[in-house]
Amino acid sequence: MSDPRRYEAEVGIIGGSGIYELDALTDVRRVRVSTPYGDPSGELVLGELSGTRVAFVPRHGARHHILPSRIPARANIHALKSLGVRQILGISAVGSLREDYAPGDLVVPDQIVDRTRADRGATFFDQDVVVHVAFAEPYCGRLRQLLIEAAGRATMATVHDSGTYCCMEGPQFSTRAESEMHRRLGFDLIGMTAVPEAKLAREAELCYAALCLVTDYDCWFDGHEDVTAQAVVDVMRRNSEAAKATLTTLLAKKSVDPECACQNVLASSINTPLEGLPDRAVERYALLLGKYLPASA
Ligand SMILES: CSC[C@H]1O[C@H](OP(=O)(O)O)[C@H](O)[C@@H]1O
Ligand SMILES: Nc1ncnc2[nH]cnc12
Repeated sequence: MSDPRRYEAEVGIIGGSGIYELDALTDVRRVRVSTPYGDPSGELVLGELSGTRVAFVPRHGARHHILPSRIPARANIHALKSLGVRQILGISAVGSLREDYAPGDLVVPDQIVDRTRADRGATFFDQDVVVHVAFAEPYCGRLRQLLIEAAGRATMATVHDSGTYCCMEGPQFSTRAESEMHRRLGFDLIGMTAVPEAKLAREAELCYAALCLVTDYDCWFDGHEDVTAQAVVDVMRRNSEAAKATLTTLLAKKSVDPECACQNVLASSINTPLEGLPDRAVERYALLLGKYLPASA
């Protein structure tokens, strides 16, 4: 297996249902990365897309064998950061909770409602150090704009520039009553994976935005089939070229901004004095807190 440090990447891409590889990558290397939070969803694929070094990981694993509640999101994001990644693009299949967001459309969501219930490992800082990051805007606004522009240029699909993603626990899809409740609450999209991925990207000081492909109308819309897993993957396979074309267009221009506010969010988020931390914390958080740790730590 290759040494990951030889193939630094700038941009991380997390693939969702139906997107288990990026065939446009060139100069491909596969690496195994271990982290203080366990193993990522599988090997990370390093390569070049439109002249940008990227690292790709399919969140459910290459065989789609990891359920949403058990995705090792902390390990995925820690591994990407350890490879040098400064920003992450998450690709997701979503159900639509409104008529005008139709199957085949692309959505770049701007808000998230967390309705998960399981302990998904929603923070890196689970011992010795207390961190509360600002999350009013869960996605990087700068990266969202780049994604919206790229999707508009790269595809014929309708692109929606906002939407509230409701993250449910699953793995079962919603009941009709739940789907109707989600609509009444004003949510636009339903999925199972935005949380904790977006929270962890913020804690890791990485810019993060999501490109969502609408695959279905969940189960609220009379005259449309109720969602099934097979239908989601079929629609994703048919439309995955739109997501890939968007990524190719986005990455053709420089998209990383080391001065973006996302990249320094911990400066105002750490409650615990970092002097005198136990060695285990210094070791656990070396990658995430390194620039804030006193020289003596
Ligand atoms: C395969 S249907 C349900 C599955 O699809 C979505 O996953 P992802 O966001 O990774 O594309 C949804 O959140 C569920 O995990
Ligand atoms: N209707 C739906 N509910 C939850 N997750 C989904 N992913 C794609 N469609 C979905």
